[in-house]
Amino acid sequence: MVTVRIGVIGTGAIGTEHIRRVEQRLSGGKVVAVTDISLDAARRCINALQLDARLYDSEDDLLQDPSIDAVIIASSGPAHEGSVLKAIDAGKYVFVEKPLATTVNGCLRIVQAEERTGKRLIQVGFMRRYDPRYMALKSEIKSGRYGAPLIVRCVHRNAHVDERYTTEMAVLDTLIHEIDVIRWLIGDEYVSVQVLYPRGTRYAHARLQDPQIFNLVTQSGVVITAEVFVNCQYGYDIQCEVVCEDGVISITVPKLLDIFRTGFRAQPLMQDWKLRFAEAYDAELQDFIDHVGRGDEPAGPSSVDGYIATLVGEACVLAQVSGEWVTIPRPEEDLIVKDSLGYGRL
Ligand SMILES: NC(=O)c1ccc[n+]([C@@H]2O[C@H](COP(=O)([O-])OP(=O)(O)OC[C@H]3O[C@@H](n4cnc5c(N)ncnc54)[C@H](O)[C@@H]3O)[C@@H](O)[C@H]2O)c1
Ligand SMILES: O[C@H]1[C@H](O)[C@@H](O)[C@H](O)[C@@H](O)[C@H]1O
Repeated sequence: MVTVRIGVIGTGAIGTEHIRRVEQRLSGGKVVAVTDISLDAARRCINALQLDARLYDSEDDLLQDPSIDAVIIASSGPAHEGSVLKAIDAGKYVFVEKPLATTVNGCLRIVQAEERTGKRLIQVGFMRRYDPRYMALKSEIKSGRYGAPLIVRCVHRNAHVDERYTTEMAVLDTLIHEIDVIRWLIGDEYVSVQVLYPRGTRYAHARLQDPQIFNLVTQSGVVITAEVFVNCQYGYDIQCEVVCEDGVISITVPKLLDIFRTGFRAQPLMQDWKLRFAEAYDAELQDFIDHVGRGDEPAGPSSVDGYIATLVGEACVLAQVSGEWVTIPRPEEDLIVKDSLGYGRL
């Protein structure tokens, strides 16, 4: 096992978190270089973490560094496609945050470029697949004890978002986690989607309709209702309830503490994704580093998983605009076969 030398493109919120975990918590990896379109952001990150890493002026320079084995791409979604394609060209392994790319065609260009190299290079940051609670939920469903899943109810709430966050981002930035994790949980593909807009919260910015309800139907007829509410004010709240023929299995808000005080019983809530999914982020990156360090291909969520999530996401955006039920195109057959899920297996 060799130490995996990692370059990081994008040193904002999660880029910095990922660097911290590689440097301070995980084993087998070392961040040797960073870059960001804002060099100030990159310098801030180097200083904050006291990194012993080179600062490159551009991703092109970073990707030409022959000492780098793998890159973590944690820039904003629309920048992912260009960086992933260049990284593939440079022969680097790639861990890319979600979404793989913000268009279906962009995802297909990535899938095809990876395919031309003859091996898997890419892992997409769908970290919920590594979350102990989602893993336990999947293994319960798989056990068969509860019969077939019939309905899935999801809640995805953020405390607040800034003015850059638009109605459309509720899909590719936020709902995309549910899109990926539910097809992974129940081993089914989506066929149609409808979006409902409840009364909007007064906390939403001008370009954002908030909250939103997404109703998705799968091939076998499972109905998924997902609430996305990104200005809920009170904290980070991720829930998932799977209603099956012989029982109900659910993930609710994890308990941090029970506080008893002057007539109250209270439980503090996590405020964002950093804490709620800390174990999952650690596990997904460790898995990536372990595979690359052994000379194996990454085994986590693949570029095809990323393509399917964006394919479904684009249909969700159409449904946002049209207000109608929208048919979700079936992913290309030969790609489904290569999907890391092992399509049809549960
Ligand atoms: N898996 C998760 O739970 C999770 C959590 C947070 C963010 N994310 C994803 O990670 C990505 C980054 O999100 P964030 O919250 O850290 O955003 P952020 O705005 O805090 O950071 C993004 C950084 O990327 C830089 N950047 C933008 N375009 C770039 C380019 N072309 N080249 C290099 N750097 C560029 C910005 O200057 C900024 O420093 C997004 O895709 C987001 O969806 C995933
Ligand atoms: O990028 C973040 C991240 O993916 C979080 O997990 C999600 O809850 C937020 O809505 C999104 O903006």
